Parts: sequence; C-alpha cells; structure tokens
Amino acid sequence: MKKAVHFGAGNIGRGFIGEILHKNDFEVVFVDVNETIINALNERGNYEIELAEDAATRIPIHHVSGLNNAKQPEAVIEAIKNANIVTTAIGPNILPFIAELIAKGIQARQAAKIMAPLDFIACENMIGGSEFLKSKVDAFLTEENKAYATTYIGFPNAAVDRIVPGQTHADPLFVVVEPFSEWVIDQSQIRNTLIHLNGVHYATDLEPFIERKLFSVNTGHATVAYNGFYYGSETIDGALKDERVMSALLQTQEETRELLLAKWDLFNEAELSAYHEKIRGRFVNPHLSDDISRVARTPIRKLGYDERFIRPIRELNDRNLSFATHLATVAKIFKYTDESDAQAVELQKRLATEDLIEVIKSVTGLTDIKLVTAIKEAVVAL
Ligand SMILES: NC(=O)c1ccc[n+]([C@@H]2O[C@H](COP(=O)([O-])OP(=O)(O)OC[C@H]3O[C@@H](n4cnc5c(N)ncnc54)[C@H](O)[C@@H]3O)[C@@H](O)[C@H]2O)c1
Ligand SMILES: O=P(O)(O)OC[C@@H](O)[C@@H](O)[C@H](O)[C@H](O)CO
Repeated sequence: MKKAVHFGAGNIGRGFIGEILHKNDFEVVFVDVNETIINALNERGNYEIELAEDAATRIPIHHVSGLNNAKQPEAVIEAIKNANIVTTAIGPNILPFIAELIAKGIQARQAAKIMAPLDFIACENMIGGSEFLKSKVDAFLTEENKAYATTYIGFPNAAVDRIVPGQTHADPLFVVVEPFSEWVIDQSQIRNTLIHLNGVHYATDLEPFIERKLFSVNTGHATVAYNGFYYGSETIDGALKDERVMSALLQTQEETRELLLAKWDLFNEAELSAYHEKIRGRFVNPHLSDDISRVARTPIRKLGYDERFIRPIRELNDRNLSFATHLATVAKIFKYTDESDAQAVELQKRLATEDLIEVIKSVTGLTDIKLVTAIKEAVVAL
C-alpha cells in the first residue's frame, strides 16, 4: 500500500481526508497531539464515518495508525521520509508549529537520497494554504535543502469542502459528516504527478475555486454564526430559523455572486445561484447539528486581510459594488464573545483597552481609512 502522513486527526482529517486516502489504497499515519485519538487509532487500526442523511450510511476506514508529534518527533520524520503524500487539516494558525518537523522530514529524504517526489497539501480554509506552509518550512531549510526541495518537493494549494461539526460520541474516532464533499487541488503545483486521487478534482487554476468555496460556504457560514450569536441562537440550523439571519445570508450570497461574476469568467449567475441554494440546504441539514461556537471560532483569524470577509469587502469596494451585508456581519464579529475561545477573549480584551480604530486596523490589516471608518461606524451603531 502507498503511505500517507496526515497532520490533524480532527473532524475533517478523519471525516474526509482519511476517507479519500483510504479509498485510494493509502495506509494513513495520523499525526496529532490528542493522546486519546492517537491511542485509539493505534489500538484499533480502523474507524467509521457516517453520512448524515436519511439512510445514515456508515463507511469503514482501515489501515490507520497514529503518532504524537509532541512525543514522537523522530517517528514523524521517519514517516515523512517514507511517505508518498503528506496532507494537513490542523488549522491555519497551527501550520507554523509543524513546519520544523516537515523541514526535518524533507532533510531526511534528501539525506537518504530519495528522488521520488512528494507533495505536502494543506487542506485548510485559507487562500494559498500550502504556499503559506512552504514559506514556514523554508525558514528551517539550508540552501542545499532548498535546491533539493525545488526539484522533489511540492506544496500544491487546495480547497476542501465538507461540513464536519464537533463530535460528541463515546467512540473518540467515530465521525458524522455531511454527504456532500469536494476536494480541489492545484494541479500546476504538483510534483508527484503519478498520484491521482479518485474523489479529488484537479484544477489548472485553483484561485476561482477556492474563492468560490471560501466566499460562499465559509463567508455564508460565518454570516449565520455571528448573526445567529448576536440574535441569541446556539446552532447554525437554529439560527437560520430566524428571518433576520436568513436574510443576512441571502444578501451576503447576493454580494458574493456580484463579486465572483465580476472577477471570474468561469462562473455564471444561474450556476452560482444554484450553488448558493445548495449551500443553504447544507446549513440546515436536519441530520447534522453544528454549534455556532465551532463556526465562529478564532474570530481574529476570520477578520484577516485575505479571509472570508475583509478580502471580499476590499474587492467589492475596488469594483464599486455593495458590501453592506458583509460589513454588517463584520461589525457583529467585534461583538462576539466565547470564554472558551482564546481569540474571542483576546479580541474583547483589546476592544476594552485599546482604541477601536487601532484594533480594527490591526486585526484586519486594512489601511484604507474609508473601509476602516465604515467598520468602526458599523460597530458603534450596534
Ligand atoms: N470541520 C470542517 O467542517 C472543515 C471543513 C473544511 C476545512 N476545514 C479546515 O480543516 C482544518 C481543521 O479543522 P477541523 O474542523 O478538523 O478542526 P479540529 O479541531 O477538529 O481538528 C484539528 C486537529 O488538529 C490537532 N492539533 C492541534 N494542534 C496541533 C499540533 N500542534 N500538532 C498536531 N496536531 C494538532 C487537534 O488535536 C485536532 O485533532 C481547519 O483549517 C479548518 O478550517 C474544516
Ligand atoms: O474551519 P473554519 O473555522 O475556517 O470555518 C468554520 C466552518 O465554516 C468550516 O469548518 C466549514 O464547516 C467547512 O469549511 C465546510 O467545508
């Protein structure tokens, strides 16, 4: 069997990446710091996922094991040395923390004179995720390592779509996922062209796909989460029963369509409307309850310059198109509280002690005073 190393044995890691790798005859070594999950993977060597639909189909995933990167770094390096593919679904903020280990894995391949190419694919909700990981890995490589990596190591960007909520089962490995799934990889950045994963769409230009996904699924999801929280809901499907939240979602999707149509020839209005209608259906899947706290997590990240609100706001503004509903949700992010979310706590602490304009500039990276002022006025108006 081919060997895969996957960083992040969490919801999407087990609930989607593991499934695709298994279906493509890979044995998967999951790398994580969660001792319970790692132990269970090693004790059983398999787990099940369930599709959240009327039939509730179960899919067994075999040939899996686990490594704890905090406790077994040498074993992780060895696994990378022997891998045919490496993937991550660990969270954008965590990528820098695994970069050194990945660099050591690349160095081990070079030292062993391995000439088989290897791709590292970051399956995170961010534009340019794998390139971002590469930039962090490069900091640990010598010029000689970089020359090797240029020929034999790829960091193709990817977009991954499947709603996998937090799991609360007695079995720590069991994961319930929505039936829909989509994984798109940038073909032009792949080094190991011999691996072609069934169930993955290979795009010659990923940018329109990741923008369509991030600005439709994730901007929409976050719109429901922050508006839902503001109006007192606890779950995504619950929030969408509130007309104010549904209306915010519909108007946000309309703004998103305006942007995507203005930017990419690839899309047309009818297809995008159907795509957005399908997303609304996915958000209210009666077999899948998703907590607002999961979708609203890490609000400082979500306010980032290239993230799901600020990037479309900038680009709509550049084209003189309306971004009023995006802006209204951004204001609500500044009102979001969750004591168990370190970034939510940090944001509220900063808002209590610093000038609002400075906090907005700092978390969004915006320098356009017109946009910064618009956000400030929207926050103050709440
Ligand atoms: N859940 C979804 O619906 C979904 C869908 C598409 C993409 N994503 C993206 O996938 C990524 C992971 O999301 P998730 O929902 O699976 O989160 P998750 O919290 O369920 O999984 C993340 C895993 O990473 C592990 N981890 C954290 N720090 C680590 C470290 N330093 N070293 C090793 N492991 C570490 C955690 O223990 C956890 O098991 C995020 O970028 C998310 O945006 C999630
Ligand atoms: O994972 P985040 O925090 O970037 O975003 C939260 C959700 O919107 C996200 O996990 C979606 O469920 C997922 O992106 C669906 O494909």
